[in-house]
Amino acid sequence: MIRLENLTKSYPSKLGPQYIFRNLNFEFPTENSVAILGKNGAGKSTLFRMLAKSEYPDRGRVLTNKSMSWPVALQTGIHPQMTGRENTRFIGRINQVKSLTKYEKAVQEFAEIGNRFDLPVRTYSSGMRAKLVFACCINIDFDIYLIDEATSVGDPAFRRKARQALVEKNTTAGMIMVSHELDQIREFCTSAVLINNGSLKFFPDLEEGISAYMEEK
Ligand SMILES: Nc1ncnc2c1ncn2[C@@H]1O[C@H](COP(=O)(O)OP(=O)(O)OP(=O)(O)O)[C@@H](O)[C@H]1O
Repeated sequence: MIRLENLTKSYPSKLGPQYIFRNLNFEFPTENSVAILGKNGAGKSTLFRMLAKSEYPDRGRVLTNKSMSWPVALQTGIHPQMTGRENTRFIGRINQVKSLTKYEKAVQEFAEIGNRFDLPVRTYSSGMRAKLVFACCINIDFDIYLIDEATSVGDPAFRRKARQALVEKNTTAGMIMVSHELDQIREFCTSAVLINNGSLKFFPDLEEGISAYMEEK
């Protein structure tokens, strides 16, 4: 269950507060993989950040009994002064990973950054950092993975591997995806939530959601 309760979210601006959502109540589907659709500025990323708890509503709340990943392409929570290994152990610990040694090994292998795993993350290239974060995320069993730009992590070979890992996860876990790439959405999602003028509509059938999205003026 992911429930949005009386959710209000605005951003301050010179023109006064800009409301993205006002007293929104919505039961977010969790039984399948959901695409969040909507035109530019509709509030997809804002909603996504609130689901991920990287941003909070002005009022109301997001209630869930599911474990959710952080957005896999997002690199918050990584400490640049700490090594890849130390970051991995830290992330493992706060996510209550059972065997830290096993987790550390799996992340090191997946991230393909060799012995730099033991160097501070501040010395990594942006691609290496992204690979580490992706590897940390995918090696934890979450109920739901939050995905934005995830398949654009790293070089082409790593992207293929990342994509494959997500396809595998998709068989056992749910996904919530924000992307303008319909091909990518069709590959991973079976249903859609369309955001329009601050309200949300669920389409159990992805293609119906895409059609409604395409027909929006
Ligand atoms: N940090 C911020 N400060 C002020 N306004 C913001 C901020 N983040 C988003 N907004 C505004 O909130 C609205 C929704 O933005 P959001 O990024 O969630 O839309 P989106 O649907 O993801 O758009 P896109 O498809 O263009 O990525 C926009 O009007 C945007 O200008």
